[in-house]
Amino acid sequence: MQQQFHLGTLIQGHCHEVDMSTMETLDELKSELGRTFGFVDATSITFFSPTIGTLTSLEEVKSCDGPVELRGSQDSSVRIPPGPKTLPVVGNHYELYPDPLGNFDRLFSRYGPMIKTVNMGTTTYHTNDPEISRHILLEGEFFTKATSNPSHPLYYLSEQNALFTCDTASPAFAISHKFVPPALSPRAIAHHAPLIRAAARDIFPVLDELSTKDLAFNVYQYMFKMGGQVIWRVVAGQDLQHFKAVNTPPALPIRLFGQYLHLMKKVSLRPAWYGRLPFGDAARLRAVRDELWAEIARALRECASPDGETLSLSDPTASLKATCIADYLSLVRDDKGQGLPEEMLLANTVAVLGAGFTTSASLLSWSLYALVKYPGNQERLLQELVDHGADSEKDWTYDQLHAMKFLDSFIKETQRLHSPSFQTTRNAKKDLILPGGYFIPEGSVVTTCFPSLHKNPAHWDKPLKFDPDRWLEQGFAAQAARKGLYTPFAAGKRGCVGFNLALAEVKMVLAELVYNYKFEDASPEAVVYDPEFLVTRPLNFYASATRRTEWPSKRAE
Ligand code: HEM
Repeated sequence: MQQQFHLGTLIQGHCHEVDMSTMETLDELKSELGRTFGFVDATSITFFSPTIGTLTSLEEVKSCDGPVELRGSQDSSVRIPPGPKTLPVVGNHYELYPDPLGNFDRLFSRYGPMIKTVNMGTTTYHTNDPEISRHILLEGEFFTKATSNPSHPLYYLSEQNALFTCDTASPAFAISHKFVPPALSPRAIAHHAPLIRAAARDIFPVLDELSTKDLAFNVYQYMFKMGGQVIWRVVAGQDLQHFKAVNTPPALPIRLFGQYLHLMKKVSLRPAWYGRLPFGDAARLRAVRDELWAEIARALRECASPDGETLSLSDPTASLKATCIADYLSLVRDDKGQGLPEEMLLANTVAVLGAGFTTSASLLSWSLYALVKYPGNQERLLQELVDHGADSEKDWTYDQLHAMKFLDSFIKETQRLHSPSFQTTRNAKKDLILPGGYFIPEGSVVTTCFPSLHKNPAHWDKPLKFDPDRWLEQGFAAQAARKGLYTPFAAGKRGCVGFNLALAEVKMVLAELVYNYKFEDASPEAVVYDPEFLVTRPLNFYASATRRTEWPSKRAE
């Protein structure tokens, strides 16, 4: 007894017959059809007949005369996600730029939680829906990360030897993923906390000078140097001396990283032919890449101790014997005596450095922004620091930093409302159907738009209000992560491996800065962000810092 199923009139060519005599329950039928048609969540399938309407039982489906339509929602047929009309050549470029953050919010509110855009010939599907996002970020049968696909936004960074830039299918992924995360474990980062603290304090003389001269500073420029200072100490064990003077420029490798990420984003936002030009931005991108690699190779030679005693991957305390992360990565061996091959050691060091400082610099900048723009938060944070024993001698440890609940909630809320990570993209491994009945063709690039997800009005109470207290509620953070509603570090197998360092860094820097200085907004105009950078960073946010001479009293416990 055969029954014919199809995806409705909007998606042609997807039609299959199923032998219904073997089906005993509706769930069994849904699983079978889910596999055949590519529904990522087979339980969401509903059955529809044009003559009868919605079919709700196995008997109704079996006894239906004509072909049965499969839907991903009660109300509508499976469809390609909607989106704005395209113009010749530029597509939707002017619907998206120069304010992609605002425009994505606008497009989601107009077209729904899954939309399709075409930018300069590149088609991308985007979502702000937590359930859809959870499926996208889940590496497996339906989605993967493939930077080698020319439509992937990281295509111009694609390097198949390292995390972040490689395809999950690349042989380097498994090897890198075996060695790199242990280098960034909580234990390893706790061990490196003194390096983070030292880097955080390096900025004090510069802030003192600015304060004495009554000068404001461009926050991102200084946090860019701070991010570089921290990452270089922790990963390469060296002091880049970014704060020797008020106007010390960032060191060469940090400048190269900045240029590399800026050029890659610029090239990726233009038509494909632009990236193949033998001159201009595309050529500069390749030249900067080579210079950057050479700089990191030099730093690796200086910091790693190739003749040092090898470290065992299975020893959880091994990272405590390393002077820095690159030292650990060069010395660590698995139980077969294998370590990271040389080219992967270099490429992963580049990846960890690159992924680790522009993101953190941006989060630090937005944290200072939240401190000065949202009244009361700076005072609350200072009080918490004092209550936890802050004084001018205090050497914060990893555990002490994480014990401060308001600091933690404040950073979570900053990442919610001002997420540095913007568009994390995955590739569809086959034709598939997402919850809500959205059809995604094989090979498509699909993006979770974190800033819109984190403010989705269907899921957040007062989404535009900066409210750290929402995170103080017991279980709230875990629930938001489980639902896929809050993923500033992405999630799944390709999620961020450096979040322990990122959070320790931001907490340490804020604890040091807020205890010692009072910050005030000095932006001459409304703050705007950079739409042509890999992460969302403020461009014209200025602040002033004044040395504190008085502190609140410690509150009774
Ligand atoms: C606030 C700071 C940070 C944010 C918001 C952030 C966010 C992210 C996101 C969203 C991803 C997924 C990217 C994708 O799927 O395309 C990612 C991946 C990654 N992050 Fe971070 N990150 C931060 C800090 C760091 C730090 C400090 C490090 C290292 C020291 C780091 C190392 C990495 C690496 C190596 C990957 C690639 C993992 C893989 O390929 O499987 N990140 N990060």
